[in-house]
Order: sequence, then C-alpha cells, then structure tokens
Amino acid sequence: MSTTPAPLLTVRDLKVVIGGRHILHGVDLEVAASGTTALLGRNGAGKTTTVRGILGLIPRTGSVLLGGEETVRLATHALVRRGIGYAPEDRGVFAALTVAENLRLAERPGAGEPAYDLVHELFPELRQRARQAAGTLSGGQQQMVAIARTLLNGNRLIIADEPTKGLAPKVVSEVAQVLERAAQAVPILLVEQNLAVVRRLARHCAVLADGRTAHRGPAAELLADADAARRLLGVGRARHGDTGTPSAGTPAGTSPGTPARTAAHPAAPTAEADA
Ligand SMILES: Nc1ncnc2c1ncn2[C@@H]1O[C@H](COP(=O)(O)OP(=O)(O)OP(=O)(O)O)[C@@H](O)[C@H]1O
Repeated sequence: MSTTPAPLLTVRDLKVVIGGRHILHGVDLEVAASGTTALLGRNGAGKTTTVRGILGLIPRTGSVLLGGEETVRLATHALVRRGIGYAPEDRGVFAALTVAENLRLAERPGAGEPAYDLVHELFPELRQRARQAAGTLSGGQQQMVAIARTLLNGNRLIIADEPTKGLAPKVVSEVAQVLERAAQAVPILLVEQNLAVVRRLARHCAVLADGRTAHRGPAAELLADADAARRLLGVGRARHGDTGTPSAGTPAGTSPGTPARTAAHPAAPTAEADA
C-alpha cells in the first residue's frame, strides 16, 4: 500500500491584517516534502503577503506547521533557525561584494559546516566566479547566488518569491534550471507568474484569489484545464506550446487599482513561452 508523505509545511486559515485592512482572509496550503510546490494567483492575490506571513515578517494568525511543529507565533529569526531559507523577489545580492563574500555572509554559526560541497556541485559556475563582484553577474547568475545562499545552511525548505520576474526569456530558462537543481536537494515553495516555469518545475500548486485559497492540486492538472486556468489565473490558454494570452474582460492578473506592468514585469501569469 502506498502512502503519501506528510507535507513539510501546512498552512491553515492564515490571516493578515495590515493597517486595519484585511489582506489575507484565511489561506490554506501545503508544501510537499520534496520537489517544488507553486504558489500562484493574479497580481494582488496575496502571494507575497502569504510568504511574509509564513516567515513571520508581518503579524499573522492561523496555523503554520513546519514538520508538524506550530510556528505561527515564532519570530523570523527562530523560523530561520528551524530551517526556512528565503530568496526574496529582489534577490538581496550585495553588488559590491564578490560571489564568495555573498555566500560567506549567509553562513550561519551553529548550523553545522556550510554546505559548500552541495552548492558547488549544483552550481559549479559559482566556484568559477567566486572572485567576481556580484553586481557584474547576469540576473540569472545573481538568482543562482540567492538560491545558493539558502542551500548553505542545511535548510529544510526554500521559499523563492518570483525568481524569474523581470528576466529575459533566456535567463528565465537558466533560473528554472537553477531551481530544478536546488529542488533535488531541498523542497521549494515557489511564487511564480511564469506558467512555463510552473509547468516545468511544480508538481503541486495552490492558487490564491483575493486573499483566500481558490484552488489546490496537481499543477499539471490545473495547467491542462483551460477554463480553470482562465478563471483562476487569467490566462487565455495554458497548454504546452501556447504563448500566454490574457483572457478578455479584466486584464489578466490585474485587479482594480493594480497598475499595468511592462513586458518585463508581466501583469499576469504568463503561459508557456519561455522556460
Ligand atoms: N504593507 C501593505 N500595506 C497595505 N496593503 C498591502 C501591503 N502589502 C500588501 N498589500 C496589499 O495586499 C494585497 C496583496 O498583496 P501581495 O503583494 O501579497 O499580492 P501578490 O499576490 O504577491 O501580488 P504580486 O503578484 O503583484 O506581487 C494587495 O492588494 C496589496 O496592495
């Protein structure tokens, strides 16, 4: 008899209020114990707020179980010590420091020997570029540094917030490869708008809408269901080989008051073209 492994992270009824405004109304999601789980949704759906809530960066209520332990009342530093690594949307790379210095900054005293072997095995390029200033790296290489930092400390979970945002299609593909390699070592919760990347990497997904969980299930199933993808994500089509076309009506990925984005910062999940 086969049994499904318990999720690594289980979020229940996560609520966030900022400045008196209810941003999350009760988010439920699970992060699988291996591979990549995608957190999806249109702009303003609450993805980054969910990540910030999980990480304790903002006040929140509900339940966040990490490996069965309740963490919702823990401070961020305590969560980091329990093994959650975070690759923020802006990558947080120090441009004036070298690659090696950026990695060294992520070493955590008391977390055991930093896993340089793993990092260099997954990303040999970082060893070759150890003395290069991080500011001179490409966007994809900087993302590699950001992910590598989360792998150094024996983390149990990596949360990556929109790692492909604003990157050229070729670089998107490189970053997808970086994440693919990292997920072999550590489970990833991936906030992502590029559906080609989601298709390539994610086994499971949760979709947020208006601060609530609107859908949970296998990522491939959602992407194969054009109606569901249109309804939940705002893309016209989501089959393999399609290019993304926003559905009619409200521009995909926008909500009232959401500014339109440039091509480099798509307003909506983008389908299939570039990973
Ligand atoms: N600090 C804040 N103060 C007030 N409102 C906020 C704050 N942070 C987020 N919000 C609002 O909460 C809602 C959810 O924002 P969030 O950034 O979590 O969405 P998102 O799904 O990550 O969107 P995007 O894909 O555009 O990054 C939005 O309406 C946003 O304007």
